[in-house]
Amino acid sequence: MDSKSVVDLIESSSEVHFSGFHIDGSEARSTGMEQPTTSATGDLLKQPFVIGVAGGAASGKTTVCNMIIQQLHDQRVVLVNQDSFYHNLSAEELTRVHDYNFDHPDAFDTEQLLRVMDKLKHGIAVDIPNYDFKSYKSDVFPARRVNPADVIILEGILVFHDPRVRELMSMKIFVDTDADVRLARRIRRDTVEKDRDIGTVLDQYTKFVKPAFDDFILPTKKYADIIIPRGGDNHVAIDLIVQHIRTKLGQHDLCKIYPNFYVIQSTFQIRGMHTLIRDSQTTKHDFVFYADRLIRLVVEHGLGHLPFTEKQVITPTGSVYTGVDFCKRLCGVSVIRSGESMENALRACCKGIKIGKILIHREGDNGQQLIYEKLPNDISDRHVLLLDPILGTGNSAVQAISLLLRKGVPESNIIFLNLISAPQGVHVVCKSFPKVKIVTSEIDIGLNEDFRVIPGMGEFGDRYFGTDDDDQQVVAPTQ
Ligand SMILES: Nc1ncnc2c1ncn2[C@@H]1O[C@H](COP(=O)(O)OP(=O)(O)O)[C@@H](O)[C@H]1O
Ligand SMILES: Nc1ccn([C@@H]2O[C@H](COP(=O)(O)O)[C@@H](O)[C@H]2O)c(=O)n1
Ligand SMILES: [Mg+2]
Repeated sequence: MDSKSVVDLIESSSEVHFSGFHIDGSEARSTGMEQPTTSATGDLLKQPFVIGVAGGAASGKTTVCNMIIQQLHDQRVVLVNQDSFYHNLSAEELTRVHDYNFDHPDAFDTEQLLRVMDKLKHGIAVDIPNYDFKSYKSDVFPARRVNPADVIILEGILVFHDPRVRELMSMKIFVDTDADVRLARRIRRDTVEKDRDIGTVLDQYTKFVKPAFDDFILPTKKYADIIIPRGGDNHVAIDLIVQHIRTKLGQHDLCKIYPNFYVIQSTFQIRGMHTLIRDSQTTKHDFVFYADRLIRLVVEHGLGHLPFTEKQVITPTGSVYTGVDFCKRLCGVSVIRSGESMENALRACCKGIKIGKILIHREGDNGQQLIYEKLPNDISDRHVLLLDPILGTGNSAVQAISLLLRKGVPESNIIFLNLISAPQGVHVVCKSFPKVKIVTSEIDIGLNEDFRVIPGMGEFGDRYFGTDDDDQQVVAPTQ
């Protein structure tokens, strides 16, 4: 195959069939063995990104995988090694181990590998054998528990050989290292780590390793989306791959459908804060603390969508710094009552910002009624940050945005900020007002029969302002 540049190859791999995740804060996948996902919807929506990494023995596959995992530190990533699926040798084979071809596709239990990958893809934790290169056995060490993750990296000399295994992969990487470098590394590794003598290593190389590379491994290079020359030394290629994976992970299908819908980049900090505010056992104090942190992030992200003008300043060193000037004609509008929880974060970011209010009365699901509004007179000249922590059915948001439009605010001047969005609400708002921008921190699974967001976080206003029943109860000490 002609060697393509990494950038070309990344472009050509853009058809990856990734349906996106980070769509909700729920732990939709199990952490226990054989426990399927908690909901079929979650299972459909969350497909892990599977990366295959092939290449000759000692080409640097494991090194490249570790570098990718390290750089993707804010994602849940697991590594599955094809080595773990080596067949156990019979007693007869063990006596003549030097005649055994460990580089032939038949040396691997590919059926077991497929079963394991299928479980991981469906959110089921698995125990993977820990292969021992010294004893040639996979039952010497305890198995390794591998939990489902956002990214699964499957690494091994022949992971592109079987079409069924290739089919699982969203991205295929071939680590391409010169044969002499591979041989030199192999000699060092096998003598130091596997206690083998150099003569045995060279015999195995000539008899099995080199022919199998030519016959089985090299022919699979054509399936690769990306070829990395020089393995772990190729930092540029690894950076580009990590960037590509990040883009794919952050892209929920809804973001692809609606270009004005933005989900802030998920990190473990953000997931941790969501875990706390969604936990029904979290105290009011902690709920407010972590909700405030998340709100601040969403507000900062939302402000990033405002227009700006270029501005030059002179620094104390007398140099010119070319920067930007903030957009000044802003207004916050909170949907009473829970939207008021977002006002402090907005005030902290935008000194002296005017804040208007809208009160919408909800009767059942569809009977939405606007019953109060207090907005600045010149609101039509301002960019509006509409505040409501939960986007559920979208009915309140539609009422609020319609009012702003009636007041003369251009649709493209409205940015709707919330903490969690249900897909139903996103569809309703984005279809009705395609120029309104929505910024959220997580997308939830959907709505239940009572039109409440699931998994959600309960009544946000009650939890934030401490008016939920549990916190109201004062228990008198018993005598
Ligand atoms: N870029 C590199 N420079 C020097 N040594 C390397 C490099 N990449 C890998 N190695 C070493 O070569 C050996 C094989 O690398 P590894 O990543 O385990 O390859 P593979 O998984 O393809 O067999 C290891 O001992 C590793 O430390
Ligand atoms: N008992 C074994 C099993 C495998 N090998 C060699 O390992 C190589 C594959 O591992 P990489 O980490 O290099 O991908 C392969 O070339 C096998 O010959 C072995 O020596 N002993
Ligand atoms: Mg390896």
